[in-house]
Amino acid sequence: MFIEPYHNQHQQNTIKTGWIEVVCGSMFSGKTEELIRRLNRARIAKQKVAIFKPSIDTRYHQANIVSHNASSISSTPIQNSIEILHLAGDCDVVGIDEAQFFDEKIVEIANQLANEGKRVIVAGLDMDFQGNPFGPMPKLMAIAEYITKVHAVCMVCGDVANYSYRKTAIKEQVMLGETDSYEARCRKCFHL
Ligand SMILES: Nc1ncnc2c1ncn2[C@@H]1O[C@H](COP(=O)(O)OP(=O)(O)O)[C@@H](O)[C@H]1O
Ligand SMILES: Cc1cn([C@H]2C[C@H](O)[C@@H](COP(=O)(O)O)O2)c(=O)[nH]c1=O
Ligand SMILES: [Zn+2]
Repeated sequence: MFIEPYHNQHQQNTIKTGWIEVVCGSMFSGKTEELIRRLNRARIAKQKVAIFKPSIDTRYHQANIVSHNASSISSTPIQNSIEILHLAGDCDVVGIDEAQFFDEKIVEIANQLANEGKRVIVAGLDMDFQGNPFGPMPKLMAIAEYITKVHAVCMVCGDVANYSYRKTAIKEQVMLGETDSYEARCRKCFHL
């Protein structure tokens, strides 16, 4: 089954067409696993892949992108999204994880890379712990050709989870954490 968009990469003309894919959802919904899956498939297709994550996200590994289920892929940690432009070089595919933590400039950069003919795959949280849109994600979804929303399992009732529930009283939007501080919840249980 192909759950990533099918895009004809073997076009007749010589001008390469780029595009943007967004993989979004709550925590534990499988965004990172899906990103890794797409990037691995691109490598199998012998495409050159460049992978980035925000350097603040050192939860599982300094450099690698690691899913909650321990699948991983090497990446370049960066502080500002502008570094992606400098480091992407002549790659065919750009993968970006935890995009919610990047500055707004990432929107323009994703567009620029896609306009240059690259496939840009962006994964990130669409909502923060309060259910509000997170960072540049809404704009990235607006400019993307393809959006995949993945879902977790509600840790209270087992339904489809759309929200990331924070278990502590900390109110700052950015607070790194795992199952110690967050759980996936459905709409009903998020508002309990
Ligand atoms: N509540 C949950 N619902 C679904 N998967 C969960 C849940 N809690 C832990 N997991 C694990 O998280 C994995 C997905 O991890 P990951 O791809 O890192 O998600 P995300 O990047 O969206 O946070 C699942 O395959 C599963 O093993
Ligand atoms: C909801 C929410 C999450 N975070 C942090 C917590 C984790 O470190 C990451 C999300 O990781 P995942 O791969 O999607 O599981 O983001 C945050 O800082 N603020 C929030 O509101
Ligand atoms: Zn629920």
